[in-house]
Order: sequence, then C-alpha cells, then structure tokens
Amino acid sequence: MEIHLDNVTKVYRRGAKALDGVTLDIQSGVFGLLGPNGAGKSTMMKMIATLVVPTSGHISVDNYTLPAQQNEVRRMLGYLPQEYGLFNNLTAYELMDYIALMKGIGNDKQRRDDINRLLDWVGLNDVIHHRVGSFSGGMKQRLAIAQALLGSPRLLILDEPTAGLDPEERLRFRNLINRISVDRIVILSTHIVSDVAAGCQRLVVLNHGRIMLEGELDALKRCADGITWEAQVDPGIDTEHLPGAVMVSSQRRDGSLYLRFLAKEPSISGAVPASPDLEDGYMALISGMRAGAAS
Ligand SMILES: Nc1ncnc2c1ncn2[C@@H]1O[C@H](COP(=O)(O)OP(=O)(O)OP(=O)(O)O)[C@@H](O)[C@H]1O
Repeated sequence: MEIHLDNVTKVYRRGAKALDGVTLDIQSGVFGLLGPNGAGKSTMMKMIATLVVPTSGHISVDNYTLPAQQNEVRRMLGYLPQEYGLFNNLTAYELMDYIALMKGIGNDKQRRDDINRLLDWVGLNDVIHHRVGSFSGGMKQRLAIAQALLGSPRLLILDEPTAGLDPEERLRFRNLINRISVDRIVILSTHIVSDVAAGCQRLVVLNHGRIMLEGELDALKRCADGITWEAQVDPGIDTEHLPGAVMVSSQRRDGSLYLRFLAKEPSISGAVPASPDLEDGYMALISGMRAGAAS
C-alpha cells in the first residue's frame, strides 16, 4: 500500500496557506506527522481522508487518484478526526453498531464479533452497555479509536489520537497501534514528540505548511547533533534571555538549576555537550537552529 502526494498546496478561502508544495510518499507501517499547532497536519490528513480537496497538486492512494476516485479510497479508510462528536445518548455498543452499519458491515454475527473484539481491545469491555455520555474523556477517545478500526481499514488516519489520554492510556494506545500496523498504513498526527517515539517507523515534521524533515526517528535526533548542551547553573539566572540559545528544559534539583539547551556555542560556562534526543531534534528544527536533512 502506498500514498503519494505531489506538490500539494492548500489555500483556504480566507487566504491561509495551510500546505505549501508538499511532496511525500507514505508506505505501510506507522507514519508520524509531527508539528506545532497550525502547521497543516489536520489539513494533510483531511486531504488523504478525502474531506478536503487540494488547491493544487496531486494525491493518490494505491492506484486511486483523489478526488476523482474518493469512493474507492473511503472504502479502505478508518478515520479519527481531531474533534469527534460522539452520540452521548447511545451506549458504546449501539454507537459501534451504528457506525459498522454505515461502513457496510451487514452480517449480524460479524458485526457483533467485530464490535466485541474492538471494545475489548481498547479496554472498554466492562462498559459496553453504558451510555457514552457517562464516559471520561479518555474513554471517549478510546471508543473513537475503536470506531475508526471497524471494518479493518487498510488505511487508518488518526488526528491527534492521544489527546485527552492519561499516561497509562497513552501507553495502552501505543501498544494497540503497534499491534494493528502490520500490512496497513497508519498515519498519526501529534504535537507531542514522545507520541512518535514509540512505534513510528517514519515521520514528517511539518511547520507553516512545509516539510521541515522527512525520515526515520534518528534523522530527527541528528538535527540537534553538536548543539545540545547541559549545564548546572545558579537558580537566579535568567533562563529566558540566554543569547543564541533555545531552552529545551530546566529542572530544579537540590538547590541548583539544571538546564538543557541548544546553542551553536555553549553560552554558559561549565556547559557540557549532551547526546541529543527526539525532543532536542524537534526543538532544533522548529526553532530554525538547524535545518533538517532527508534520509
Ligand atoms: N477550514 C478552514 N478555513 C480557514 N483556515 C483554515 C481552515 N482549517 C485550517 N485553517 C488554517 O490552516 C492552517 C493549518 O491548520 P491545520 O488545522 O491544518 O493545522 P494543524 O497542524 O492540524 O494544527 P492543530 O494541531 O492546531 O489543528 C492554520 O493557519 C489554520 O488556521
């Protein structure tokens, strides 16, 4: 399975350029779409989900061209939109049943088996017959993920799927995604770096509608090679205004302040080089301190 975007641009009616000449190939596996708010992630996902038409450029999913063959693409699609309005008066089972019918899963036994299996998978087996309105935010999100999986879609698009999940649920979600990613494309968008750390084979970093980096996770780390530093400093130091530095984190421990920052030269005495992680690489890219390299 393969998705191809060729020089895709989207300009919304009031002039916002959400995507700006994006060219990209996506193959089977988990593909992460990372970027700050407004980067264009949702727009790209909606385009692949056949809900937004590009202003210019071309998109194909397998041999189908969008928007001309959108019905063929919809048949292989599971989609979790960023804002998912669930029907609060239905039970989890009723909601899943309704969506399964909409997706054309007509066989009663298959529908029942699929629903029970998926609700079990996302850990909602105890509340199958409870009303959705009584669910916590995390439970609603898990139900929204389960509905996207109905019909075993070969293409799964998850827009900010971990929003509203607590750390334990995040972990459960990552395991779930790893288990279902075989032989299909899973595209997930997030602005949280650790969401892509577990499980994404490839990722794209988007900013202002453009691809800043495309590659494997290591390519993101490498963006902060040679510019990541750690220092133990006086707690009174003004960390907001360190010349030429981008602050990644600061932690107070035992009366001292421990800084992790990016800089071409260590602007603080006693700073030692640190081995970059994904967060450092992401900050380096987004702050413009280091241009990304395709791998
Ligand atoms: N329907 C719309 N009409 C006009 N402008 C839009 C529309 N949808 C998105 N935009 C604009 O396009 C740009 C990209 O938005 P998009 O939602 O694709 O980004 P995003 O990376 O998903 O961000 P977020 O995580 O905040 O949703 C933003 O400037 C946004 O304001």
